[in-house]
Amino acid sequence: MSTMLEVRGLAHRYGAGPDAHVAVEDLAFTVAKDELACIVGPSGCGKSTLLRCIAGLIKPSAGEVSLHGDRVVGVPDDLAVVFQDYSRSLFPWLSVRGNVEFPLRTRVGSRAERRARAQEALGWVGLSDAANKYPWQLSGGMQQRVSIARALATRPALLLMDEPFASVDAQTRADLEDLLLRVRRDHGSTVLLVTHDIDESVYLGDRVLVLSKSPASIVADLKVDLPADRDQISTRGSSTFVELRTEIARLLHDRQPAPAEPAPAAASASSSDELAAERFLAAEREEAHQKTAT
Ligand SMILES: Nc1ncnc2c1ncn2[C@@H]1O[C@H](COP(=O)(O)OP(=O)(O)OP(=O)(O)O)[C@@H](O)[C@H]1O
Repeated sequence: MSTMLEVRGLAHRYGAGPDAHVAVEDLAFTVAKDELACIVGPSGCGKSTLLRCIAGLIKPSAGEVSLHGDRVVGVPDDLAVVFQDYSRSLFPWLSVRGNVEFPLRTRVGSRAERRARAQEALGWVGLSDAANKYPWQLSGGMQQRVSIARALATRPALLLMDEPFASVDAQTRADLEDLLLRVRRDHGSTVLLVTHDIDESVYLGDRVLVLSKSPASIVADLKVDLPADRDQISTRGSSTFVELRTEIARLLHDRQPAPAEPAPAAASASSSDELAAERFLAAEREEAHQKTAT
């Protein structure tokens, strides 16, 4: 498989001098064409900074990013980003169709072609009938589907997704995850998705890159050995899924500050590890839940 994205020696520091903050440190990885790679890491570790560097939105302090072999120096034309906050990324004064056509203005000369591409992408996300509505007439999940259609309509070489499903309720989140898997299976796309949610990273990914706490570096690059066809019940219940999410939780937990309380004396080494991993998962879910609630 050919390499779509290559990140080499990437580092980014905000500010200078003694107040400088190193957000990302010496990151290197590749994403192959048609691969879906997930990045998971603790809150504030530098995930969004990494995505902004890849998207050409900020210039890294060191290292470089290449997309299909071309060095990224500004925002590439064939790269699309889906952000968590759909309500701020859609234009409320444009219809759903208008929003999806918007980025095509500079890419596709023919108006008829723009319309056809927008209608096609809306079909992929199940919103063909909502083309004439306005974003504020749609639910949060539907608005995020519009954002995804808008990104896909540009036929990006790379789709970056920054916590794309973190602002919707659990059922909508599961539906959007399945939508992403289906769109990708049917139409092929290369995706790099950042999430806080360990389970989501395993459910969606072909690979999971685990980041350390700030400054972000890669502590593991794990292949997800699950069938391409996944479903919310049986995939999440499979032993491969459970083992991998536990391993990731343990990797993340091992890089947290030492707990204030010692583990119960009666617990064996491995069961206290698992308890710690479970507690970490529960804390992550609680944090994600609070983010959704606010
Ligand atoms: N513009 C900025 N100026 C200074 N520091 C920044 C800036 N943006 C981010 N940071 C700092 O860099 C670190 C990494 O931030 P970043 O948003 O990349 O992390 P994150 O992993 O995406 O966070 P979260 O999981 O909470 O979304 C944080 O400590 C943050 O405070």
